[in-house]
Amino acid sequence: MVATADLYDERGEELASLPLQLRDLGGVTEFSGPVRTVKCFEDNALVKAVCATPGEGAVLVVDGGGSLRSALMGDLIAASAVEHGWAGAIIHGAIRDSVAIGNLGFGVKALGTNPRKSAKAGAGVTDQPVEIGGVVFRPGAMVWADEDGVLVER
Ligand SMILES: O=C([O-])CC(=O)C(=O)O
Repeated sequence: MVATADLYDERGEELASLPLQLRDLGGVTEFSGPVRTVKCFEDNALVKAVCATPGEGAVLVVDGGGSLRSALMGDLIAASAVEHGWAGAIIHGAIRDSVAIGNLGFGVKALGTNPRKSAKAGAGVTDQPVEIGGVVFRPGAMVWADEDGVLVER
């Protein structure tokens, strides 16, 4: 994959750059694909459901409202995402089982970790534009992530 810094030099402000300093918690640190989205708050039933559908190389962007009070993804959901062909996940929130997730062939950038699980009621929405750190992620826009950060088509 082309490095995000080189991609920015090529395409400049056609791409939005996420200023948030997310942690690289997956076993893969360079990943890209079309955006799919989930917006939820301390409830990960939608994340689990979407990760169990065909990903076709997409990157799941989860707007968790920045909450670090409960985990939106654990190793079972991440393994399901790998099995279903997702390239990775960018999570404005927390994950758990980070050691196991770090051993999966899957990209995960998240704010941090928390062993506490989320609610499972299914509150939230899928496949709508979400805004994280001042950057809008539209379903279908290409996103690129690596050790330097995250770029997404405007
Ligand atoms: O069930 C959850 O909330 C997430 C989890 O632990 C997993 O994916 O393994």
